[in-house]
Amino acid sequence: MKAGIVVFPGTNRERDMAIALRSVTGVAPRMIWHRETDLPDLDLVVLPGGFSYGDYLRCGAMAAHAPIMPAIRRFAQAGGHILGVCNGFQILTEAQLLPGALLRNAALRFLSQDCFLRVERNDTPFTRHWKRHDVFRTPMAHGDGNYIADHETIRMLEDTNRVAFRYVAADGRLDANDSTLNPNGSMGAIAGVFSENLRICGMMPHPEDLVDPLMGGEDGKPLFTGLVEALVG
Ligand SMILES: NC(=O)CC[C@H](N)C(=O)O
Repeated sequence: MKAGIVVFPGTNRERDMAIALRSVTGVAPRMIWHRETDLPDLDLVVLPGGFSYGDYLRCGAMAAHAPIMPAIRRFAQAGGHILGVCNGFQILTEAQLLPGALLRNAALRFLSQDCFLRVERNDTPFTRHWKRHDVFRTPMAHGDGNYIADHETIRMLEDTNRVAFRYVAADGRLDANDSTLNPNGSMGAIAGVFSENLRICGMMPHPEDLVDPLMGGEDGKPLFTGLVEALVG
């Protein structure tokens, strides 16, 4: 799988993402600097986590207007696969490649902790190596992960099954009003969403940080092995 990782000034998760991709593909992904205006021939574009442009204005707001973004838009329009994690998810919403927005966490604090995610559907390139409603552990580390959208958009996401992951308890219990389970206060406990064609996925937690027993677990690995199978066969 030919993967490319887009790097903005302030991105800090590109190396974790590269290690995760390399561990499942055997090939080092291409690093793509934000000033580029074209993408190489790729199967997957990844927008990793971090603090692009220092989180000025809003997280992801400036990156959404970076020189590389028109090429990413063209890639999306041509049906390309894009994964945005944490700041990458924020950038995809700011660029309106995914619906909704990420507000400051309800507790008004940066949260760095493990959380549990429930897989909402497994018929997508990103989730095919899980079963529907599987629960997996994954680290999160963000200040602005509180997913919000207008009620019509939330209804559309629910009606069309475009919620990718929700924050739940380790045993799968869902309660969006329980701040221990839904720590950033996201509407519907939404942790990740898909584009209409299911080829763009944005999520706040970091599956790339749990892909090796040496990292404390492999809970995040199915996302990457599933993508390789879907995109390369
Ligand atoms: N780990 C990250 O990507 C953090 C994203 C963003 N800077 C935030 O604090 O919400």
